[in-house]
Amino acid sequence: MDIFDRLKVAAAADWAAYVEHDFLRQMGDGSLPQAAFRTYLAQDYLFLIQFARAYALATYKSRTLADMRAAKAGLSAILDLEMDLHIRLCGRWGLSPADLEAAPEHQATVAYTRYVLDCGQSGDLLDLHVALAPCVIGYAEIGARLAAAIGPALESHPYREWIGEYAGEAFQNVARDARRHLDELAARAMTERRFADLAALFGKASRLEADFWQMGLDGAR
Ligand SMILES: Cc1ncc(C[n+]2csc(CCO)c2C)c(N)n1
Repeated sequence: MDIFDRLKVAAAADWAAYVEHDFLRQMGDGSLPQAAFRTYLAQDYLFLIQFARAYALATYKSRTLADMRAAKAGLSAILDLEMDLHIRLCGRWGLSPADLEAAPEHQATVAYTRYVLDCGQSGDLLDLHVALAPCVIGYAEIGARLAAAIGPALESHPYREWIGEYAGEAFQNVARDARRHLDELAARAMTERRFADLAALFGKASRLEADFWQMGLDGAR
């Protein structure tokens, strides 16, 4: 078992709350209200800006070139890949760049992003990468699972672009590299005595991901 699987097992209830959330079930069967998805999209724009800062912080917290390059890959994945796709997706869902800029940050967005940033500021690089792991590795897992469950019907699915993005090769590769790097970092920096604290941190970040989905659902009520 790599460190990511160990963290998932140790924080199983939090992980399930995240990856088995109703938002995803409704997205999968196409019943997710459009207003829920739009609420999610607008907040995700603000989320991505803060996560870019978190990857920049990971560069600062790095002591080796390999760690700096891993952090840079995360930052580049947001700035050069995910953000462009996101803004285009928002446009197709009727959200202009001006709408995105004008949206006030929701509590769930503040809670999650500032929690991760604080893990990085008050802890070390391993704390920060463990806090980032549910996001980067989780979305690749969620995307792949939804795409596999929907199969060829994905072509005409209302949420095909979002699912296709995260199930696609580019994101699967980013997540695979992030997972490998996390494992190497843990092999270097983790003592077994630290594992329980890291699992608690991973569980908290997973819960905050679940709250982020819930914010989307609540936006449609
Ligand atoms: C709430 C929320 N959680 C995770 C992601 C996915 N994500 C954010 S940064 C990153 C790494 C590099 O792009 C990935 C995969 C998201 N968009 N929104």
